[in-house]
Amino acid sequence: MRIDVLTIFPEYLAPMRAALLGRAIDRGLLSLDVHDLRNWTHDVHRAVDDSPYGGGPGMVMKPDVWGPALDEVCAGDPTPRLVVPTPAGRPFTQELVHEYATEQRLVFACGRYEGIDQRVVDDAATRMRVDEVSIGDYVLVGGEVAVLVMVEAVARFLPGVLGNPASAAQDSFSDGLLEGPSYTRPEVWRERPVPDVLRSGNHALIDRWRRDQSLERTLRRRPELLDALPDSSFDKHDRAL
Ligand SMILES: N#Cc1c(-c2ccc3cc[nH]c3c2)n[nH]c1N
Repeated sequence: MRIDVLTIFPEYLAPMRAALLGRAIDRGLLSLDVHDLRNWTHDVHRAVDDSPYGGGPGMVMKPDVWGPALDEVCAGDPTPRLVVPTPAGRPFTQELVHEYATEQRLVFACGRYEGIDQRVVDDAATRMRVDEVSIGDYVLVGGEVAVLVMVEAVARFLPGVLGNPASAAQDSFSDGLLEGPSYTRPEVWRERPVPDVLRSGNHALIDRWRRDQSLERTLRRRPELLDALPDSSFDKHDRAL
């Protein structure tokens, strides 16, 4: 997978070259290019923003800077999928993670200020798939942090990135539910023992207990996730909970 990121703060994306993601890049499992949007500015001040038509607070990012930048970065085969983080976007969910993980090329456009002139997205959509996506119902200062979140979530599903691919398969949301609690040594910590069933060696019981913990946690914290699952997701034991 080839990933390109356009931003006025390239240094914000430095964490992508550390740890697991950095190792994946070093191993050639994915490529990452971060581009400074100001390279496509035209004036001595390297302006990327201007006042909003219709008035209002803040500034809007200029289409005559973003347009040429996306033209150049999105050129080549295959045409990339363009992802534009915005608080007004569709939710970034595990389902979208799985979709993105199958793409050969992703380009992320990091907005700042009050966002990017809408014509940039509308114009790009005539040539490629464009997603305006939100990582949650709160407002950040720019798109860079959202890109860090999205790239990490997607990279976990690329072959060879995770040491143990089973980890991703047992994630929260992998079966539509929240993952249950995890435990490790010591067996007792501050007078809190590890649940006996986890030390029983009975893997059928352990699997059942873990499923129950996951269902109970999901019911308590995110009941709407249960409503979204088909009836076929639940066995008779689940229903007895
Ligand atoms: N994704 C996402 C976002 C943002 C976001 C994204 C881009 C810009 C550009 C200026 N401000 C931004 C906020 N806020 N909250 C989210 N869930």
